[in-house]
Order: sequence, then C-alpha cells, then structure tokens
Amino acid sequence: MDAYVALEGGHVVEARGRVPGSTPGELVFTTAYTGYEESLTDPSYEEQVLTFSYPLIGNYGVREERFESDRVHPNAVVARELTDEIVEWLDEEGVPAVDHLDTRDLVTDIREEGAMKCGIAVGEGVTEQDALDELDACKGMSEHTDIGAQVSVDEPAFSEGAADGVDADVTLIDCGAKGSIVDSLNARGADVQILPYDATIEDVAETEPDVLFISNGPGDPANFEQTVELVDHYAGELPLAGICLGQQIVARALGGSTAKMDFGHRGVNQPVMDVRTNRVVMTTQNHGYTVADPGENLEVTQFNVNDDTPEGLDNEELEIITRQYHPEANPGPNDSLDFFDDVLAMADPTADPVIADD
Ligand SMILES: NC(=O)CC[C@H](N)C(=O)O
Repeated sequence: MDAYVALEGGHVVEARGRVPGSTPGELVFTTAYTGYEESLTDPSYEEQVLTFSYPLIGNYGVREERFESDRVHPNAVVARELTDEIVEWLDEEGVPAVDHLDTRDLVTDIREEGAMKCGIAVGEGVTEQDALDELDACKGMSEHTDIGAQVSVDEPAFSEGAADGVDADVTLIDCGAKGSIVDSLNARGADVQILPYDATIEDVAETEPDVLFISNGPGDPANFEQTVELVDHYAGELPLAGICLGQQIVARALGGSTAKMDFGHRGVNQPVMDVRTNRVVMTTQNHGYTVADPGENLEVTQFNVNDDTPEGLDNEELEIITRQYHPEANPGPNDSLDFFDDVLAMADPTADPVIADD
C-alpha cells in the first residue's frame, strides 16, 4: 500500500501503508516504549497524529482492559514497525497507519521545528499530492474550538467507589478523561459523578460534591471557557483538583495564563522536582500546552527538571491542588499515585452542600 506523510512546510516522506485512509492532524511524538494501547486510547491525542519514537509497536498484543477510553483518538499512527496485531486493531477502528519510515528523522524534525501540521494519505494508488491536500486542510490545534464536545460524555455518568476507603463524592468534569483517573478515585473508595465538559454551575451543585475534579483533555485550554468559568465560581467554595488540561484550566480561572510549547512533553520518564520535599519523581506526560504564568493565587509546588515548566500548583487556603503530568500513569510509572490520596484528603463528607447561586 502506498503511503505519504506531508509535513508543514511541504516536505513529503514516503512510508509503507498499513491501514488505508487520509487525514490531517498535528504531528507529535511520544518517547514511551510501552503503553501503546493506553496512549492510543487517551482522549488527549484527539486531532493529533501520533508518532512513536520507540521502533517496535504492538509487540505484546492488544488487550481491551488496558484501554483508557472506548476508541482510538489520534487521527493516524506512525511508527518504525507496527505488528500485524496492532494493525488489525487500527484497521477495525478505521485509523490510518504507516510504518517503514525513518522515525528518528521525523522526531528530530519535530524537536527542531516544533509540533507541526501534517497530512497523511494511505492506500493503493495514493499520491504525494493527496497527502499535501490533507496538509492544506489541517487546522492549528487552537482552531479546534469545540474539541471538548468530541471527547466528553454526552450525559452524566456515575462510577461507584470501592466499599472500603474514603467516603467521598467527587464530581469529575470530563474534558476527555482517561479511565484510569476514575479508577484511581474509585479504588480509594470515592464515588465519581462524571459530568460533561460544559456542565453548568447548577449541574455541579446538584451533585453535591466534596471535591470538584477537572480532567485531562485535548487541544488548547483557551477553548474550555465554560470549564474555566466553573472553576472560577467554585474556587474557595469547594476543594478543587486538576490533571493536565485540568491544571491549565484551573490556572486560567485563577488569573494565570497558558501557552503552547514547542514540541511538548510526551513520554513516561519526565523528571519532576517537588520543591517542598526536594525529591524528583518520574512521571507520565502528554501535553503540548503549559501554564506560562500561574498568577498570584497559585504556588508552583513542582516543576519539570528538563525545562522548569510548572508541574504542580497549589493554594492551601482555597484547597486547590493540580498536576500537569499524569499521576494515574497508564502507561508509565506509579510514583505519583499518592496525588489521589492528597485530593481525597481535601474531601470533607460532613460539609454543607454547595449552593449554585452563591
Ligand atoms: N493530557 C492533557 O490533558 C493535555 C492537555 C492539553 N491538551 C495540552 O496538550 O497541553
């Protein structure tokens, strides 16, 4: 099968086609060497084309229990070598895939030029021009203004916590949540009420949560205005937590700002320093935006050792804690799972119910 990948700037790379189809997308890479099922089902990869820098992907099969959501989210998949088993899965999912290209070159390009627009065309008889046409149609990530609707639940959902553990009710705003976030809360005993990304202040009040949790998710945090308003309303009234996009939304709501990074952090060995303990933990990451300025209301408690970007924010008085990385791992190291204990420690089940119009 013929296959072409057209990069922003017009350079076209030839590849071997594994799953037919054509698509635009933002070209990014992950250095994770395991966890391809988790990465491919992570909703934060929506509208992106995911390149694996690790050369062999699919070598331990495909198992549903490792999925983070109910579908593959990247628009297309690029690797040096894809096994037949993973190709079969991507084919069922209708996600174009290519291999047998020099992914070292591709990753070097992304490191030098930044995450970029691309176009992919795969199938019998496709041409370079087909890939260039897809590239032409590619939107910048910030132009996906309604990306929350593509990944969020349509209706509220409920996930019950384990019988033993913390007696807490968490309301999770689903901006494209990974299943492991819900699982990590449930495993500690918390019941999780999942609400759509555009839930209103009243919707949240009705769930009477002990903690309001903002999930990870795809795209530019600037396009999650409703969620920012929600956080703005509930800051100080409810304990707040956030992961990845959740941290970015909390920062924007509390007077901070976010910015696009050059090529982002995607992998499972990102070193993060905690300024209070002076300890470094290895973390899983997948983000292309960062908190540029946390504002006056949030303290940076953790930072990335490679580039100093904020990895943890805190306001003790308002009871807010957030992480830029993924404490729930999946894939990746479990070193920071205790974040969920810290979040649930903020829950006080005996507190008065919240009032929507306060
Ligand atoms: N994993 C995430 O939540 C990613 C957040 C945001 N979409 C970013 O790329 O920075």
